[in-house]
Amino acid sequence: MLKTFVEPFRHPYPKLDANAAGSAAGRKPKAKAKNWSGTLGRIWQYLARRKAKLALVLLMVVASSALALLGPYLIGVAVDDFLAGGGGAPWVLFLTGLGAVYIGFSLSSWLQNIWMIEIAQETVYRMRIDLFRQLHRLPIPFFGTRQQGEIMSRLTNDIDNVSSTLNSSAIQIFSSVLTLIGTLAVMLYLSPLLTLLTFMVVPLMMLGMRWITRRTGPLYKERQKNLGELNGYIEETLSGQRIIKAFSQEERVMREFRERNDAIRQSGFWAQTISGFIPKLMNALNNLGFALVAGVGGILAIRGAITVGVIIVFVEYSRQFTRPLNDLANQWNTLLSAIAGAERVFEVMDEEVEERDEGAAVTLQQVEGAVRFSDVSFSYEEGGDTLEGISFEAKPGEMIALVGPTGAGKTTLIQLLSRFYNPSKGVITVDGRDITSIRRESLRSHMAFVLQDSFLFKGTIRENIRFGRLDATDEEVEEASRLANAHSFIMRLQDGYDKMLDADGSGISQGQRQLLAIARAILANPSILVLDEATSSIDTVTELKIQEGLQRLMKGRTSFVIAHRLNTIRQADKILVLKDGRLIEQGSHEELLRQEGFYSELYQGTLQGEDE
Ligand SMILES: Nc1ncnc2c1ncn2[C@@H]1O[C@H](COP(=O)(O)OP(=O)(O)OP(=O)(O)O)[C@@H](O)[C@H]1O
Repeated sequence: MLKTFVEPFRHPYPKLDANAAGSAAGRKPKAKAKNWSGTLGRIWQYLARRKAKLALVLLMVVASSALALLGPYLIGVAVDDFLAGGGGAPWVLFLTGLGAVYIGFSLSSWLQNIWMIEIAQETVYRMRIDLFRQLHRLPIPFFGTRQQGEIMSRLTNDIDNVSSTLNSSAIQIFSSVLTLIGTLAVMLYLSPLLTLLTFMVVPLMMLGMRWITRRTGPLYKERQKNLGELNGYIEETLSGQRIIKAFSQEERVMREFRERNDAIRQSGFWAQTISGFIPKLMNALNNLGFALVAGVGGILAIRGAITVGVIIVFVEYSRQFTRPLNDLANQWNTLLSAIAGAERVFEVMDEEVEERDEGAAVTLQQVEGAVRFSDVSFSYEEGGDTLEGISFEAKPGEMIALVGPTGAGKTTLIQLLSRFYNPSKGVITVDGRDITSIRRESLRSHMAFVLQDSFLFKGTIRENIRFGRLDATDEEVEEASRLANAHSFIMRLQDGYDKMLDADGSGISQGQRQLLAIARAILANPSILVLDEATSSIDTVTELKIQEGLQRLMKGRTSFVIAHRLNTIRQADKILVLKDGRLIEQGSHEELLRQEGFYSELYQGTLQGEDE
């Protein structure tokens, strides 16, 4: 019996090695943006799209930083004026001015905030689009080596991290730097000696910060990585629910989940605990600077070297000076975490996409289905040979059965035909044309796959069948379903063609899913068909329907069947017998039996007696 799911080309193959030698894309991961300046530079490229708005934000940051400096300065002037016996500006005017300064400060802070949120949201919106597009341009092997959840985590968690940092931290960091520079300038102008005292604590602050961030940086990075892996694990266990339950593996799954969750807890705990020292350290050093300014300032004032107003301004500035330092220290953590996130996003963006079709590559309008392998060799890894010197020919409309022990190279041969990989040696032609000179999309549009693992998405039955050819009319969908023997079961369903299916196809039986998959492939109308015959059984009536549907599907198309059933194999125009990556025998069933070679052994040993 046959367990087969029909798949138009789009379905990915199972796990493959991303770095396979001689792969279709010849992929070698590009040098990754490991350094911060590189990562920040790339974030900047996104931000730079909104230069005008960004300039406005910067203007507001400058305004708010200047106004923040002006407030204390005005107070100092007023105090000195008061101590000197007045005579300066009237109090009402002073208070109005001070009020205007603080209102202006709030307004500019508010504006910079909302504009920056707008820029940040647009930046991550574009990043998400770029990452999503990149994911769909990556070659199949990329997905074989990564968990889906882990990839998704880059699209969600990591990008969210960048977003929240841009929303708040970026602006804060910039304004802190500006405030620092401004404060320093005014302080130097007022009293170089007191400025020096205030700054005595800075090297200590820097050293402390450096010590801490050197430890927290890798921890934040690890947390992001752990989070991604946990997502991957969750996705894997949710999609494998049936298997987990069937093998009573809930305990083990839970245990592994706990371990992974614990890894996140550990890295998060240490990252945050160590970062937590930053404000405390800043505070302590802050107070030290404060005491120095107050003490020495007091002595200077008594000696008449400076005015009381200058001390008041200085005390206020020294607080204002350390606040941005504190802010910088706090925002540093968020920044680290965002950089870790951005690095993971850019890492995927740097993955080499499926090799471009050559400039002269052609689009085939029609394909007869003549396939030829001429001395084709291929290896997933450097050194070995997964396939070696494969040569055969399939005439249009012929059915070719691929036979051989597990690991012989049957699936690999099909992958070369569909150009997931390029051979390391030899040529594959379709209708006499080297497939590397045909545009991939065009080549694949003339192929459909009948895999054991069907791809059904959340949508109606009609939509799922139409996936084979998106512009098919309702009538064409029904016609394909009739030919596939799927129509009658669909009509018996309550909503017929409008029945909603879940992504995993639950809600209909396995046999019915196969019939749907056959209908989908009939609709795709390919010239070359690949069927991967599975081994599990389905009830005899459905099995007959599937067989009949498949016969109609294969008619007039060149079909490659990875066959396990004698019935299928005997029908084949040509049987290719693979062993250890070599094509050791080829011919019809009778011819191969007459050769009394490996096939004949296989026939006597395992095939005979099946399906009869
Ligand atoms: N992505 C990969 N990276 C490295 N080696 C691989 C990869 N995929 C397959 N192989 C190896 O290549 C060889 C051929 O595998 P292939 O899947 O083509 O065999 P098969 O004949 O289709 O086997 P089966 O009947 O079990 O499906 C095997 O030794 C397998 O381990």
